Amino acid sequence: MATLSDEISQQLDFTSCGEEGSSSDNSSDDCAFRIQSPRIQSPMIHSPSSACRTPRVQRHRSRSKTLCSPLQCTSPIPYASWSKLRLCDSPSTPKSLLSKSSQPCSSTKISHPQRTLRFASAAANPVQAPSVNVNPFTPDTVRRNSEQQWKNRCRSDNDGDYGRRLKHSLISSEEDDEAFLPSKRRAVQAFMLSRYESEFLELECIGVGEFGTVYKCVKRLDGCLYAIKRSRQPLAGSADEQLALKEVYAHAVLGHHPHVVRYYSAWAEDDHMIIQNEYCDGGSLSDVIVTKEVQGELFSEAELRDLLLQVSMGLKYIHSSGLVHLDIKPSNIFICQRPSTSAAGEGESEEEDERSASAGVIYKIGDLGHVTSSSSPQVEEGDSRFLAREVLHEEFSQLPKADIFALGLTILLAAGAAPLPQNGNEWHSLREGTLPKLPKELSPPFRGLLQLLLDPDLTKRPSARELCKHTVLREDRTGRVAAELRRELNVEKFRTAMLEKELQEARQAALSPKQHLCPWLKPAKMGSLPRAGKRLVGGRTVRSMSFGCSGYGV
Ligand SMILES: Nc1ncnc2c1ncn2[C@@H]1O[C@H](COP(=O)(O)OP(=O)(O)OP(=O)(O)O)[C@@H](O)[C@H]1O
Ligand SMILES: [Mg+2]
Repeated sequence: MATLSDEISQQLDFTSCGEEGSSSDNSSDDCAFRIQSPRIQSPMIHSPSSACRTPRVQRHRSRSKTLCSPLQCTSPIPYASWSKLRLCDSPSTPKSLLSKSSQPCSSTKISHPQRTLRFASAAANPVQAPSVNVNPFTPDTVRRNSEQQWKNRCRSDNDGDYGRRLKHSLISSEEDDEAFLPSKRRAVQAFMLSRYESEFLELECIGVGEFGTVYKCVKRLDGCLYAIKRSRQPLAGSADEQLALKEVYAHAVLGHHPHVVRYYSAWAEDDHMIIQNEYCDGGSLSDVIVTKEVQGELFSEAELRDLLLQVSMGLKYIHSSGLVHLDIKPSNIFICQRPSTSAAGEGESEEEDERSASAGVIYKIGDLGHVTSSSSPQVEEGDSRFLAREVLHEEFSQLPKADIFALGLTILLAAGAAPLPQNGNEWHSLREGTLPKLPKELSPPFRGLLQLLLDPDLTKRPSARELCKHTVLREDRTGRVAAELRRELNVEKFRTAMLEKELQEARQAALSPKQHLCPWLKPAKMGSLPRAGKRLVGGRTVRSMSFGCSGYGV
């Protein structure tokens, strides 16, 4: 039986075209990196019919209109062009070299002398994707979900050519059931696939946005889930190019925070931007709002306060980094159902970490496509439903307050407000400080706080930092901490009572042998006699006790 590596070497024709260090001849076709574009073979990626869980067709904004600061209209982005980004593909690994293979042969040149791989016959020997490793540290539930999804997909793909091929390449029939077992961990193989296909196994499409389509994928190497966002339009020269770059730059600058969706990598492929982000298993806040509406449920006020506090923490981090988000809305707030390990140790303070870890749900700000610098802003008009009036009037001196305004509207939507207007009288009335009708009254302090977030006078809107400390939001937490402390106190009281009882029993047991000499002492209960080796106060075992009747001076 041919081994996997035999199969690979049959498919690839390695042609040396220059030793390392020797000069390259880029004009030679023999030196070109030849491959049939894997995208052509992958209907899963390109097919317009690919079923997505949350297709969203409504468009509420124009991506093309750019509002420039009166102060600065030049791009702050050093490589604000797609072609340049391609050259600066990061990280520069053999994988990024592979991703370039997806370009048409004629336009692809190798700029460095290197051994060239030539794909012998793509049609006759279809490209096989490498297997998926199983991460032994992945929680079982995550693993089982992925496993089930993968098996389902294999079944549904079964009729298609791609499905058959991929199924064979990833999980051969006899291995089908064991493919995810840790004992079957597989080595990584460098195939002539796009970086996306060689590094990730696509599980499902989880969202379609204005800018791109998002897929839930498992990374073949580490076996973990990621959300991979792929721009919808070819980017070169398009308005989306700037957005894609902005998102990548913002993520890279922001680093890690428990309340900001974590970024892992980004690269260019087939003239599309691909961004690898943390996968949030609870979907977006927008999805949850819709689900609750359908089920006739509402967020409780405590949950709304928690939501506001958590997003404020994320915003505080973004704002303190000198950036503004400018697209805060429910579909850009993501949910992790479990306390993620990434949350631990990354907060700005122990207090925040402690809070994140104790919460059942973690809210994270994502979709950084509109992020800009607060000091020299380049403002892309965001979703008009969430747009603060001052931004419309190109007043950019306090842009963080525009995020606060959008956050206020986001919380009101979560509280059950009707869908927001895109324009018209209602739009203006919201910007004049009139709160929309809510299905359930909020407490006056919380309602008052939301009113402040929407204040037409932006100086009256609290900053994210102030929100994080606000008593209305912190009192829930204080209440929880007090309840927790009360519970601990009760446990300690109970323990002390038990220990006192044991001590009492031990004393009586020590006295009991001499009881016949001291008839006036109360007889010890039989059941309470300490057994040999029974632990007493201080963790010591029962020893011979020297006090007896004589000890009392008898
Ligand atoms: N990290 C993630 N984890 C889980 N789901 C995600 C993630 N990122 C995106 N999604 C899903 O994909 C959808 C679109 O994602 P995103 O907002 O990043 O794209 P977009 O094209 O910028 O959308 P829009 O223009 O509508 O804001 C989200 O609403 C959500 O359902
Ligand atoms: Mg979005």
